[in-house]
Amino acid sequence: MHYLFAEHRHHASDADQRREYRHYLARQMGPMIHALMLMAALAYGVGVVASALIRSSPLPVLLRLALLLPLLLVAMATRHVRRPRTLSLLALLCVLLLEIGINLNSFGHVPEQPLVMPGLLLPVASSVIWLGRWDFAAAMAMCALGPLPVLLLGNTDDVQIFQYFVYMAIAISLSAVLRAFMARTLFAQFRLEQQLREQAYTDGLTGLLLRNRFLELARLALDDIHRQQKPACMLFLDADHFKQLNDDYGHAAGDAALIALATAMRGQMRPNDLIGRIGGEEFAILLPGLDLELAGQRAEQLRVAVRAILRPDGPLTVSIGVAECDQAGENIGSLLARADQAMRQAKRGGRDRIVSAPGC
Ligand SMILES: Nc1nc2c(ncn2[C@@H]2O[C@H](COP(=O)(O)OP(=O)(O)OP(=O)(O)O)[C@@H](O)[C@H]2O)c(=O)[nH]1
Repeated sequence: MHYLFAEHRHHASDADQRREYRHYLARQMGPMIHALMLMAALAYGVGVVASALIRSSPLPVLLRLALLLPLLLVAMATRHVRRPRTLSLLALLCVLLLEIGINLNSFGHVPEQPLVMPGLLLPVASSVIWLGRWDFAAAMAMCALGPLPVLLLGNTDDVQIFQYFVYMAIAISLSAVLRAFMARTLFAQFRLEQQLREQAYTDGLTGLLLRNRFLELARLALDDIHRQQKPACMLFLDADHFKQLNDDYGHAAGDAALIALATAMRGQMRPNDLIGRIGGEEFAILLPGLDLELAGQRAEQLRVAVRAILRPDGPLTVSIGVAECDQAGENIGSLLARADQAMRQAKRGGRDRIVSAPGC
């Protein structure tokens, strides 16, 4: 089933929500991660040149600058990536390269000089780019442990190592705070956008999909159905004598009947079925995988279930038209129109009944 189709189920699982959030983060953060990687490459180049000007190193400048190439390649590869895991792995690779650079540039350090560790900047500078906890933890571990080769194997005394760990602990704590606040803000934004989208897509009275959204999702679902060469049917359903209910008992009674009708439709349908409110008291249901005969049976079950809803003046009844999608790739507009015509025939036939549309 198409992802978008599953996305708007009311019972989307927590795992679906988390996956959707990670993709949302990747879309939002992708450009920033790319920009920060370019900045990191630039900063590395400037750092190497600056250190070459102020102190000598046993390693030639060109060798140290060579690391710029993989840094730039990683930054370029990130440009169009929007898959969360790939983005995280590329960002981790960038941190790894920078840590290698820190070791290369601190190599041959003289103990009397204070050890300036640009790696202390890394946890804070990268704090907001980590999409999950695992990549944040891996990045911080890399930042903390990355300079260990030069600290343990180079000319560094115990005081400098102690200083390094104190500063690194401060930097990582700062990074954790920044990341936590950023994550909270982004999650609130994600939920808000989700709510706004849901409001724009669903009918406030019945909670069903609004016409345009129903048609959009039904179109995608039909594409899948055609590809898989499976049958599908459309039900077009219209409440009978609804004007009379409103006129005699008021709009509140009409609204209550529509809510009960929507509840009955939801109760009768499978998770894969798509239900939309097409207009006032008209509804459409797409039944993927069902042929005309099975869809007719489902429509009959629904008709009987709706009859159990009592209006002040008697049972609520519906007229239903059923149309089966032809195998030649019929579009959603034509399928809906044929189901609508069948529904009108059911009205003309006396209402509270089901009529199947002839094949097109
Ligand atoms: N209460 C309420 N009424 C609605 C809503 N939307 C549409 N209606 C009413 O539904 C009624 C539809 O009336 P008609 O199209 O004449 O159809 P009908 O009376 O059901 O007659 P048949 O369809 O021929 O059986 C109108 O009175 C609309 O005002 C709604 O959201 N709430």
